[in-house]
Amino acid sequence: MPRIAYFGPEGTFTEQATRAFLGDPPTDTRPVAPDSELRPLETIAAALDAVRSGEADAACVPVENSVEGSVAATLDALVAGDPLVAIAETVLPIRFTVLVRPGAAAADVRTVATHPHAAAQVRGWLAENLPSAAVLPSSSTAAAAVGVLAGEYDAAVAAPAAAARYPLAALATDVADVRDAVTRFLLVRRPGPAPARTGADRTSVAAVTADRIGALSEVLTVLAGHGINMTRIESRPTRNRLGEYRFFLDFEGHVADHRVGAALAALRRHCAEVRFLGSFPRADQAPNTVPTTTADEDFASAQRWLTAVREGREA
Ligand SMILES: O=C(O)C(=O)Cc1ccccc1
Repeated sequence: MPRIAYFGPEGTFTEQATRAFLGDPPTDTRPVAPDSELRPLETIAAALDAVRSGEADAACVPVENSVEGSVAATLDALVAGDPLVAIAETVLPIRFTVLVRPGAAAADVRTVATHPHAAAQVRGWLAENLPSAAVLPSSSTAAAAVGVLAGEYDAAVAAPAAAARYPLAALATDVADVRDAVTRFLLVRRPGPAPARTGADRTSVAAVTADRIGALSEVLTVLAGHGINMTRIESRPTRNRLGEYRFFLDFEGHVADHRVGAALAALRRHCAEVRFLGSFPRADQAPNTVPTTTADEDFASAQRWLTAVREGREA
């Protein structure tokens, strides 16, 4: 039975995302068998390390949200140990439930705990509805709910899954300052063949640029020159020294696409370090843009011509 680690404890948004990966039969977008064993772990790093050590076959972690941006803990942990690759993504609409102990009212709430990414999405609601409550950070939204049960906090801003999992009462549901907020989650495993290309794929890499003038523009030029549409760029410090950064790049296409393979090979030449973080179907299934001159057949016919030139059969 496949073992799937996720950023827990039980009742996180990440658990909801993990369940979105369950498919019977498994597919590229729902690659996890429904009888898989789901294992909650307290931190993102622990979930990823469980895959590295072989304790789990895959892990689900949040990677970015539309309000607060990247989940730095995920980016850092993805490159902090042995290689891992994403094989699927899912995008979850985010609405919060404010949980209290049964019988408690808004007037009883002096402390509210939640994950920092959640806090950033409900600041307005808290200011209006619980103006005198102190907002405290917790390791996850579900850890905040567990803390309310234990009497550590008076309220938790949590996922609907936490309301179902823990014997707490909902003070408010459907809470969100930004109506259509979404979070994107990845399913990662140890390196292996990428899922089949669908024509609506995303590729993710982490690159440390060379230390020279224009190094980042070389990276962008490589992508543009291969007709590749970038969907995200995010920098994180390498932690080696001040001023050295690792760029997390997402772009359209699959490692099996000729233009993507050629761009990856060029990035490898241009950058001090490149780590492949996976090619997988886009959650929105939006077909990749393939500019004329960069389709597989364009590369193949150019290669046939070059081979003929080298062999003296054409000029
Ligand atoms: O804490 C959780 O429940 C998570 O899964 C992380 C998170 C927090 C806020 C929005 C989306 C995901």
